Amino acid sequence: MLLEVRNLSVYYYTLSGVVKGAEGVSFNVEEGEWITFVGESGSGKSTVAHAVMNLVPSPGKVVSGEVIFEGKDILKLSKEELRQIRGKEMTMVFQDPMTSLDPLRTIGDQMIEAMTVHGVPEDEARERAKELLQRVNLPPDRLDYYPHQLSGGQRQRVSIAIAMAFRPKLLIADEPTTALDVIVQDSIMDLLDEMKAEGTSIYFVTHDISLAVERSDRIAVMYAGKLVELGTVEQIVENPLHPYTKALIEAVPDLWSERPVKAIPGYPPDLRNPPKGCRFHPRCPLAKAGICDAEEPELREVERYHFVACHFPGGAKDE
Ligand SMILES: Nc1ncnc2c1ncn2[C@@H]1O[C@H](COP(=O)(O)OP(=O)(O)OP(=O)(O)O)[C@@H](O)[C@H]1O
Repeated sequence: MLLEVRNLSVYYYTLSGVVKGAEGVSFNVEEGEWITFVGESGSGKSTVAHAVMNLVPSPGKVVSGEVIFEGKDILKLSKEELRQIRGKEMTMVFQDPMTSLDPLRTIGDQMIEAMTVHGVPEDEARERAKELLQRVNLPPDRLDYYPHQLSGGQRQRVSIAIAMAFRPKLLIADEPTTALDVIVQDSIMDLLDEMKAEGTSIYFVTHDISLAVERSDRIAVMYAGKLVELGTVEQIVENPLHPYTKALIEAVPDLWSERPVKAIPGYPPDLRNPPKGCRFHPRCPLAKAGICDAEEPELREVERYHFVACHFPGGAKDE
């Protein structure tokens, strides 16, 4: 096992109250797998991804839990130890590469620095930067460009090229294709697939479950700061057990069938004051008074590799 996240909770201490961005989240990432986190905006996907890198932004704080990466708790490492791991063993690409690229420095300078900080001599880093650009289908002369001279898709290729520099064990990609058109989106996904083929585990974050289905091995579904279902793609798509997962799947338009698209009624809760019991109960068609609004369901394994946090998994209400 490459990564083990145990009982992770992250709160944001804002002026208007404590936002429980993630609570009691546990999962593993295996070597060489592609795991995708899905859920509506605000469900805590980015919060967990940032915590795995020990990069939760202020006013956020990890209030409990462990993030064991190759046997070490990332949350307990010193800055220096983290520096050794980040960018080399585990790395992250973001929705907007402008947030990670420096607008005032050339692509080449930034790519080379990403390698020299880990001890690669400058000449070698320059050669490798050219090769890496070619790998992501960009001409080597782009080394002399500034980020604003590239399109959004090209910038994302550059951040993936930087991520590829050391064949990391884990790549966290937080909505890396959301701002891009479908064709460019696909080419970025292909690059992540190539990294996977070379042994990198892909930790992908998206609000679009249809993107998750094609390439992932497993899907993790988040709702209101909680992990509510986790399983293989087949289990999640063929046999979703959480009513929220079902709703997410039914909300995807299907070009080839007459099936109506069903929007999920209601809104995600305010995470300063999440609902008691199951957080989904106010929106759940199966919610049972006295149970779902009272007791919080634990995430439990209902069949091999398939975990769900629901009192009535699969809709067993009428029994
Ligand atoms: N810097 C912050 N300050 C205060 N609250 C935050 C901050 N970042 C996230 N949150 C809150 O934490 C909760 C989880 O947000 P998070 O961004 O992790 O969700 P998400 O599923 O990644 O959504 P999105 O796809 O919109 O990024 C939300 O209620 C959000 O408002």
